Amino acid sequence: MSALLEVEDLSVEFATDDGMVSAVDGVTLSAKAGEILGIVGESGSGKSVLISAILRLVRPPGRIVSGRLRFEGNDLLALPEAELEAIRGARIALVPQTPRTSLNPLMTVGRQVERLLRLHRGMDKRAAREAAIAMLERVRIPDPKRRAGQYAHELSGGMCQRVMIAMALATEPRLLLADEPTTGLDVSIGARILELLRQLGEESGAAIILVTHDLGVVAQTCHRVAVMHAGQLSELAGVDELFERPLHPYTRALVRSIPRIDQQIALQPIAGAVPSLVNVRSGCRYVRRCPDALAACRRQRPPLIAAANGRRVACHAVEQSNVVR
Ligand SMILES: Nc1ncnc2c1ncn2[C@@H]1O[C@H](COP(=O)(O)OP(=O)(O)OP(=O)(O)O)[C@@H](O)[C@H]1O
Repeated sequence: MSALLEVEDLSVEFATDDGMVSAVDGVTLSAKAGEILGIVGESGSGKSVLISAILRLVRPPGRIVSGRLRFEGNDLLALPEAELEAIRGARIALVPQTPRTSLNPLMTVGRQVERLLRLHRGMDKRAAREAAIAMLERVRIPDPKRRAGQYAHELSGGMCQRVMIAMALATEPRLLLADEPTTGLDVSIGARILELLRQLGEESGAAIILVTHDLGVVAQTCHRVAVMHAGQLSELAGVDELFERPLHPYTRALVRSIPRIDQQIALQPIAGAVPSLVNVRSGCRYVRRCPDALAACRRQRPPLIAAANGRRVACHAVEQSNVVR
């Protein structure tokens, strides 16, 4: 499978009164058609900033300082804004964290889906109306005809998120970015939304990037996973490999911190706090929390080493131990 999106050595900084915040630092990853790539990490690890950067929506005081973004052969960082605008919301769609506030409160949800269908698929009013109802049905909204005539405030959070997914799919995107799409939803409703995303991804063949701080969500939903820590990519692997044999010390700590029904092991919290990202120096940003830290980790940023099955890991200790060979 060739990559639909390639992110290469991407860095984003924010100029603040306290100094330069390095929110994303040299991240390299790719997303392939038909797969769900999870991006996981603690709060503040740069997941949302990375998503904004992929959409080239980082606003001042933030700035993409370096790197490359290729989507369907286009260099997203070089495209004129008008061309990018045509890609955003069409070839690349976003399912946001806060569906209710992302919907227009003054327009019925059906009309909002209809508008996108008319705009992006050139449908006339009547065809768009019918297609909008079909889209609502596709995202498993019961009684879609009636729901289409309702406003966001008349729908539950889970229903609003289904409408947002319908709107994202209305443009037939090749890449769907879902930033913590189950935030604020009841656990079982959240699980149904993730299942829906998975099914729709399979049906449409689009690539999905799913941002979450929850490894349980990753285990249930994703094919591959990128682990981020303090703005840097720690590890990227197939989901089964990552859980069975986490290589990076941070991934190991994350995996140990998730509850397992089948094992009576006490949960182990991850030691230390996410480091400050202001005026950071070179080196690995996990060094102060890492049980395996070497002298080199303080001085030199670990390179992203390639292991079998397209796996990548950025860790001096792993590199020296030769376990990836
Ligand atoms: N506008 C801004 N100005 C300054 N710093 C910012 C700005 N936006 C984000 N940051 C910084 O960038 C870093 C990464 O933030 P980001 O929101 O991407 O984290 P996250 O992993 O998505 O966290 P969460 O899971 O809490 O959403 C944080 O340290 C944050 O303080």
